Parts: sequence; structure tokens; C-alpha cells
Amino acid sequence: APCSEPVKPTAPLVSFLQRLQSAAFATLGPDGFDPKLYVDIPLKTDLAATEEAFARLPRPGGVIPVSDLERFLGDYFGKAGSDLVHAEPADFVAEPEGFLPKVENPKVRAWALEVHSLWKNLSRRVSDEVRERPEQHTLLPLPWPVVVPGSRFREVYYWDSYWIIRGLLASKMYDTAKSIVNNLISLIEIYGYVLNGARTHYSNRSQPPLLSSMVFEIYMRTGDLAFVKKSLPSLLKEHSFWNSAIHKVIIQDLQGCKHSVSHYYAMWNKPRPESATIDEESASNLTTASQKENFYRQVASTAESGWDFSSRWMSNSSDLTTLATTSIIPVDLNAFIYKMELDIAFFAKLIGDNSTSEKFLAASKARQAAIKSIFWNSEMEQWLDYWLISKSNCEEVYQWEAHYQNRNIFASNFIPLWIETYNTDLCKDGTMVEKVLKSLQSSGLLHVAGIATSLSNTGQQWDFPNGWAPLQHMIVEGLTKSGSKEAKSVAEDIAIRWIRTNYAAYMKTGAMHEKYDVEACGKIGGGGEYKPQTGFGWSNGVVLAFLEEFGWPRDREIECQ
Ligand SMILES: OC[C@H]1O[C@H](O[C@H]2O[C@H](CO)[C@@H](O)[C@H](O)[C@H]2O)[C@H](O)[C@@H](O)[C@@H]1O
Repeated sequence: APCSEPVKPTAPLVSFLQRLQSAAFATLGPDGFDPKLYVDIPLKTDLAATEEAFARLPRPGGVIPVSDLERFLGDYFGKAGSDLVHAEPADFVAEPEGFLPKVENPKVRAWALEVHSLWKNLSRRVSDEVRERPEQHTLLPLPWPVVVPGSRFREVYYWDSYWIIRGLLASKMYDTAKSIVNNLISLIEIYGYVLNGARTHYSNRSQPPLLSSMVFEIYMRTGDLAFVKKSLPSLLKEHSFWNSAIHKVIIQDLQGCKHSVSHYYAMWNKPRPESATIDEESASNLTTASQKENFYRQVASTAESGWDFSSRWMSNSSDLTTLATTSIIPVDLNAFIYKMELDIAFFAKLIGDNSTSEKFLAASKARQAAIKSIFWNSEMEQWLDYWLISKSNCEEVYQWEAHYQNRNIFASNFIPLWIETYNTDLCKDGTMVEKVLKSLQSSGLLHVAGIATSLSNTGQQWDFPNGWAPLQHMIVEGLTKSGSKEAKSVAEDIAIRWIRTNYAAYMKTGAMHEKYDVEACGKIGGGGEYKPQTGFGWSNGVVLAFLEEFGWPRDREIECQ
């Protein structure tokens, strides 16, 4: 699914930069080579002149000599990242009034203030050059100030922005938080959805849809109704995108009820421009053009999931070419869309649009029923991804079968806990939340330094032993709000472990990291296709959000125990 296989056209600039990337790879070799750099660099002059100069470069034996390549890069390109200039956020103050009132321990408070000050390092605005000559940049000219994840991730990313905003709200930087949302809204106005990231070549896919959650959190802090009113039309467009032909699948359950659910599906069937040399190598053993096209679509669709890459999407966890993301109905994606529906119903009611509110309340009820029928596994007390197994590639209605639920354990199996009505419903059943909690406790995911992404050590970055800030946050917040005392205390324990590991790694390396290794306190994560990154937007956001929620008493040690 689906029957049509859409592909977004590539911008001529991206095609050229990809050729440059491939030539640079031939010159420099794989050691320390980051293909993303070549699609991030801005042109100094027009594309035609740059292409002509590129064609004139000497190529003895088919390879450009290092010195010629370096000279060409210096003459014709700006530095990667030079098109987003540092811009101190106007609402940043060194110690905001009311900042983390429950953090009493002086060491933790001093560190939290350092993490808070990292917003200055990560804040940027798009340079005037990009607005004047957009055709010379892959960077998109976002209108408002931005906050980037950090290091090689020099541009705005969609789902990262949710946890960046959670941190900004703890830092009382409400205007910066709103600018981020306004930028994402500007993307919906142009493309109809929020892009994976703010570069042209990310326009063939989105990322986990958390825009409504960003608006919700900002509204809860600021009470800004005009902001909600401005956001609502874009949220409606985004909802249509995630329920349009490419993302929608119908599954009929055992009672004969048909459920509409969503999956990830990128409009792309070629190597990802930011990782083309890697994707081509991964596909090198595939023999036919259609096998390669299918693989590239699976790769891009996995990038849309945010979990790039993981055994979660592979039928053979040691073979990346078995990625089957478009054939999987992910439990977390449907939980996010369920939340989007609840949020839209809430916002519409706030601004007096009752008919939209009722329509989305009905949509949320249907999604809630679908989540229960398709994903819930009463034996394991978890929500499991559902695999679409069928002979034909584009069935209209899939028949649900129990053995197509993926019984492997992933942190995503617990993400519905994050959606508040799930908590309410779980609690109605008294012991239900305790059962899900027990299932989490016996899952093998809980470790000394946080929640592992999965149980399989595949070398992929969204697998064991890596722990990611967003996953810790959603599960901890879900347990905290569940109404169960026991769940809240487990949540606090996970948050404490996570804060300690972030602190220890920061003291050792002087940086916040993109991911951590949950097997040991203070150990950073690894694996995957690029070097571990620092900065780092969502990790900073989650630490600040945890410290705001749980505080840190004066007499509790912050060092690894
Ligand atoms: O360059 C390779 C891939 O990198 C991104 O994915 C990873 O970083 C993102 C930014 O922090 C994060 O949102 C994502 O969950 C990570 O896996 C990018 O999103 C991919 O599209 C890209 O191919």
C-alpha cells in the first residue's frame, strides 16, 4: 500500500550537490566522510556557473585530486551552516524568574542554568542571503528565529522541535517557542505538511506529527487564544495529510469493524540526498531497479518515522535491505494522530467552532477504538505494531490477524501511555495501568541509565543499548499523569536515572548528547550512520522538563550511584 507510488521532483541544485557528494566521496574515501555536508553547503554564485567549473575540474583516473576539490569548494561554496546565522533570542535571560523552582541542590541548579544557556548556542535566524537568492541554498527561508538540534543537524527538525519547546517553556522563553511553531505553520502553508527538516530535499516526507502537541503546551502556559486560532487551519491541513491516500490504511478487525489507521510513507524512491553515498552502498547487493526503488522508499519512509534506523522496521534485524516500514502500522504514529484529533477538538471548542470540535471528537473516538482493536495485546499488556502482510501490494481492506502483531519489545509499545485519555481509560479499569506498568518493568527495557529503545543490539541507532530523550520523556510523562502512585514513582525513578546520566556525560565531555547508552550512567550512545552528535536540542529540553516536573532535593546526590 498504497497503489500509486508518488515521488516528489528533485530540485536541480540538490541533484548537482548529490553529484558533488559522490565525486567528493571518490576523492576522500569513506573515513570520516559525512555526505550531509555536501547538500548543506550554499552556492556563492549561480548553479550554471558552478556546474561549468565542476565539469572543468581535472579527473585523472576518473577521480578529482584533493587539492582541486578543496580549491573548488572554497571558490564556489560558503561554509555549511553559514546560511543560518547566530541570533541571541530576545526572550533569553540568564536566570529567568521562577526557573525550576523545585531544584534545590546547588550543583544541579548550576548545571541546569548551563543547559538553559545552551539555547543561545542553538538559536539562529536565516541569513538575508537565503531570502535574496533562495535558488543557491538548500536551506528553506523560514521567516522566524529558529532553534536547531546541534552539530551536523544545522537546520530545524520537526519532531525534535516538540522537546525543544518543552525545554523553552521551562526556560520561560515563550516567544521563541511560538516562533518555532510559526515556522512549522509556514511550511504547512507552502507544502501542506511539516517537512522532516527545513531543507528542500526533506520535502518528500514529514516526521512524527507533534505540531498540535506543541500548540497545546504553549497554550497551556500562555493562554494565548490568538495563537491557537492562527494554528488551527494548519492543523486541519496536517490532519488531512496524515489521513490522505498515501498514509491511510483500512483494517477490518475480527468483529468485522473497519478501522482507518495511518502509516509512514515517503514520496521518494531514490537515495536520500543527505546520505546518498551510504544508501547506494546499502543497496549495492539489490539487483533490479524495482528492488532498489522499493528499498530507497523504505529508507526515506523510515526517516519519516524519526526512528532511522531500527530493527523495528526490518524483517531481518541484521539486514537493512529488509526494511519494510511502509508495511507496518506503527502504534506511536497512531497515538500521535489520536492526540492531534483530541487537540484539534479542544482548540476548536476554545475558539467556538463547535462543529469542527465535534467532528474531531468523533475522529478521536474512532482512532481510540482502532488503537484498541489493532494494536492492544492483552496477553503482553502492551500496544504492538501491526504488520501488513498480503500477497497483493495494494489491498483496499486488510483483514486483521493476531499473528501479524509484532511481539518484539520496543519503547514505542508504551507510547500510548503518553496520551492522557488513555490514562483516564486505563485508570477506569483500576488495575489496568498497573498491568501496563508491570509489563514495562518486566520488558527488559528499563536499565541503570534509562529506557532502552529495543532489546536487540543491531548497531542501528534506534536499537539497544541506545536511549533517546523523547522516548524517556513520553513514557515518564505518561506514567506520571496516570493517576497511579506506583506508576508516578517508577516515572520519577526513570527521570532521576536519565538526569544523572546526562549530568555525568556533561561533566565528562562538556556537552549534551543526542543519545545515551542506557547500560551505564554517563555513557553516550553510538551506532547508526553518522558520528554521535552534541548540542543537543531535545536532550536539553527533556532534562529541563524533568527538572521542572520532579525538581531535585538539596540532599539527593547528582553523581552516578
Ligand atoms: O542524516 C541522516 C538522517 O538524520 C536525521 O535523523 C536523525 O536526526 C534527527 C535530528 O535530530 C532526528 O529527528 C531523527 O530522529 C534522527 O534519527 C534526519 O531526520 C533524517 O531524515 C536523515 O536522513
